[in-house]
Amino acid sequence: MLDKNKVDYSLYLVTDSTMLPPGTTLESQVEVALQNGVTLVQLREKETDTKVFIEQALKVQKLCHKFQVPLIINDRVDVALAIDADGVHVGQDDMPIKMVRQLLGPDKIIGWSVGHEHEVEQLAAMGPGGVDYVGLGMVYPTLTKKNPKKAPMGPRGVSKLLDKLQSTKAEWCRTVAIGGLHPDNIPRVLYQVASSDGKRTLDGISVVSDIMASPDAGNAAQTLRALIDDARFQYAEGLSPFTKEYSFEFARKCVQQTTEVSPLVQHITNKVHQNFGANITLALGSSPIMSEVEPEFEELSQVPHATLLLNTGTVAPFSTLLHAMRVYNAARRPIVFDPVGYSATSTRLELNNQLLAYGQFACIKGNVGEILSLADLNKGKMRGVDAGSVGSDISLCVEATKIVAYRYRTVAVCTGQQDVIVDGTCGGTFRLSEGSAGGASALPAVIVEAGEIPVMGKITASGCSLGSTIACLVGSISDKQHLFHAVVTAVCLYKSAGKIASERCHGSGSFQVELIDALDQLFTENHPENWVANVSRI
Ligand SMILES: Nc1ncnc2c1ncn2[C@@H]1O[C@H](COP(=O)(O)OP(=O)(O)OP(=O)(O)O)[C@@H](O)[C@H]1O
Ligand SMILES: Cc1ncsc1CCO
Ligand SMILES: [Mg+2]
Repeated sequence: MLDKNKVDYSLYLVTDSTMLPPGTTLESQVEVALQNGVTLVQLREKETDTKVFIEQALKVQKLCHKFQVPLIINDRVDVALAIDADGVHVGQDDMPIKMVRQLLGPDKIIGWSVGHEHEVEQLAAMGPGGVDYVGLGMVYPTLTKKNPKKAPMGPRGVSKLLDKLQSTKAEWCRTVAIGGLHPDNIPRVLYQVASSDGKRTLDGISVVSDIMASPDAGNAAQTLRALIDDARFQYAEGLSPFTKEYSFEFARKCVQQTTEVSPLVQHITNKVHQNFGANITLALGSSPIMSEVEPEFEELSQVPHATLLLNTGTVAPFSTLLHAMRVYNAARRPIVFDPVGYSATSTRLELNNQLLAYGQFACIKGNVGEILSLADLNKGKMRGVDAGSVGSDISLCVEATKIVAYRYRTVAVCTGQQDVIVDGTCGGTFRLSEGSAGGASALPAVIVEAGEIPVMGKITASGCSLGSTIACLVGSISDKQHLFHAVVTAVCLYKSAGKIASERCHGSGSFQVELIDALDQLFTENHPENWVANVSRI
């Protein structure tokens, strides 16, 4: 007898025989998948006549019995009843849950496709007698759904649905993510998806094409199984966790490395910043390349030490930003994200949120207005791209930066008179079903300051150029070095150069020139012990 409370949702296969490769059958694919670690099967055959569907269902059921894996039938309650399947999965346009439950009885599994918060509210209102698990998605675009009614929501969208399950107290309801999940994004999704309180993580992932369309479905399932069991997401191989204090020694090495390897820093940035950013990159011994030509992104990302600065200041086409992000994520090369004017307009908000939902960033950098908005702590929206008068409250800035670092599992930087840097780490472990470890408040944070330098905030694109500086240094580090330390080094270097330049300049015009000179000088001399910026752990 099925005990529906003990179902293992970790690797949930949904069938689709329209995508079978030559030489395979529905049964053969399901069988090898079961042999290689699939824990739950859903028969979803949209285009099949009832008679054939039942024949297939019986065959698949036999296989499932052999492996003691439950079989769920998509949509067709009648078929599920006819063959005594273990449950039914229904979509939003299928039979209402209450009727499905009446027909199936209390012991069968009912799954529901959910993509919106109000749907979570509905299932919560039905109580534990309604829905047993939800398929949350779609996470990423997929070819399986020809005309999807929902937009892809990314890990961030899935996390929001988990938040809703928490706030509506639907604790019985299990969750799997579905839509466009492949080995290259599954560890990241499992790592990033968690409710804000950290108590809820996914129970599993659901795949269709990755197994069904594979010429070697056994191997495909094995790969997925291994990724889930490994329970780790690594932004870069072997990235070790933050352990030591920031040190001059690391800074010196980081600068030296940057000189030696000369990272290629692809800038997709606003027009205001392009020339300034290119000069700063050169001053830091690195190679700038401004490119918004999609076909060359992949080649660029393959260059050793390639790094991407993604700045949404003047809005490049969304498809270009998205493509660049995907390419660098797939190549496991770092991206520094600068969501300029994040909440200044609804267009920017939407665009930046979509990027944040899909991608993984080594560093997210913003001014106070941007970071407060990203953390949902900003009252009202930003007026433009500059920070405005918000945020003299440093403890609020620290709180917001921690939220951003935690939410996006990144190193977050909030600029201002005092720069706040928080290590949300870009790699770590995830735990299916058990919640995520730690929380935002526990993350390591530092403040970098060199006193009030008003002119630094008075030239355009000075924040954007800090982005270039971070990208150069982050591009130089090896997989085993601390990303956080590299970011701290960059922020210290930049602030120190700003201080020197402010003393040498005659106003904001000459400040820009002096800033490049000072960066060049500090970088070439490479004596971090002489940098004027002060770093303090908080
Ligand atoms: N009052 C200040 N005192 C010292 N440093 C400052 C001050 N204001 C800004 N900075 C520094 O100037 C740089 C830019 O910070 P700011 O918060 O102005 O960025 P931003 O608004 O994103 O800039 P932009 O969008 O024009 O590129 C950072 O390195 C920050 O440390
Ligand atoms: C002025 C301005 N407008 C869009 S981006 C930018 C540069 C500073 O962020
Ligand atoms: Mg900015």
